[in-house]
Amino acid sequence: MTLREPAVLVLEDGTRYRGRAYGARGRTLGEAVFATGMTGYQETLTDPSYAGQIVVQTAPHIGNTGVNGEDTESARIWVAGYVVRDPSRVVSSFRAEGSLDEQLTTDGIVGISGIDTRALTRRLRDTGSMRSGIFSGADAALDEAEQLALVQGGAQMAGQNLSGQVSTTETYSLPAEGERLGSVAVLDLGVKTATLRYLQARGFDVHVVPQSSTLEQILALEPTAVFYSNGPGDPAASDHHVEVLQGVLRAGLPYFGICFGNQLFGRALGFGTYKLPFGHRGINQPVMDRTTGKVEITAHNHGFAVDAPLDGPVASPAGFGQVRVSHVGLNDDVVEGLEALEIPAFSVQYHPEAAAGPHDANYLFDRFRDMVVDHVASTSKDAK
Ligand SMILES: NC(=O)CC[C@H](N)C(=O)O
Repeated sequence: MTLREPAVLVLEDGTRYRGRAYGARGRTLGEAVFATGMTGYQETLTDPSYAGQIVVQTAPHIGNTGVNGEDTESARIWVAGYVVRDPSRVVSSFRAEGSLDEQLTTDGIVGISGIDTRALTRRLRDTGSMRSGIFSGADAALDEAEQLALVQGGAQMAGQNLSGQVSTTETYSLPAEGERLGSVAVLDLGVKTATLRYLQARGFDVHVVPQSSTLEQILALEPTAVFYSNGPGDPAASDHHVEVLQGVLRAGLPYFGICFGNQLFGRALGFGTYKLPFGHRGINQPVMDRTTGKVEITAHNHGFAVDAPLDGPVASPAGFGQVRVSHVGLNDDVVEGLEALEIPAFSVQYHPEAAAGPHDANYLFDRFRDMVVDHVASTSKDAK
């Protein structure tokens, strides 16, 4: 095997990690974050929530099963860059349609291999996520000071609104599977396909609407319920989505949100959000469901979190009645779910669609379906 040409990963604090070019050649900038999933690299790469981020895989061997058309969570790879230790030299899976290296190259994703990802992860854990850059091809020859200046000139993740880069621009609809219970308007902030499938499988027609949609546009669809998806960026920079959500809640529509949709629900209820030092990204995170007392192992991908009191219920500062933290991360006591007690609305910070990840939290889609069915039953009784 020919050795790939040199490449370098530069962190904003000036640390440099030398490796080999992987995927497309050139340069890329983004926030360096580590993901701890041992499997599911294809779902990770195609998760729109990773837009603007250079993802470091802690699993040492990446690419073993190649890529296929089934495991993608969106139409393309979204990570800004990709850092791995040891790319697989062969692709070994009956499902493989190509190699990851080729896919990264085709999609123009600049990566780097041969990096001591353990050392890098420990550094990011100590310092927090950092701006970074990968330089390969002609850019590997830029002088060190120039590379560092480019990295330090890159955008901070805090304060960024990235929804417009990943959202659909046109509304589209998908049919319910099985008995039809109603329709859900999904605000596409970077939605994953697994989420849409779970909503369809619970009996809902799904109308996926652009992130720029107004309250009037959403209400015009006459949805039975509203859903806000996961997505990239800082929830503090999403005032428009928060105002629309407050309108949805005031209109009395049932609401469910995942990840970014949890952070925006938190803001709509009147809480703040903050940036975690290095975030949660992986498929092995323990979370307590305070409704049942059960602990579930869950998939996470978030760098921000909601700042709400764990010992609730408390009055929603924005006037939506009593609310409480429904789920808590057991590694660090971070808010992992919110529930309104007087209106039909809840959300989770993690990923019940589990793509990739364990299926422990799939029950949340049932909880959503049951909440919508109960709400429809109680409002039609009132109308009689
Ligand atoms: N997966 C997501 O929805 C991520 C939400 C947000 N961008 C964060 O990093 O916390």
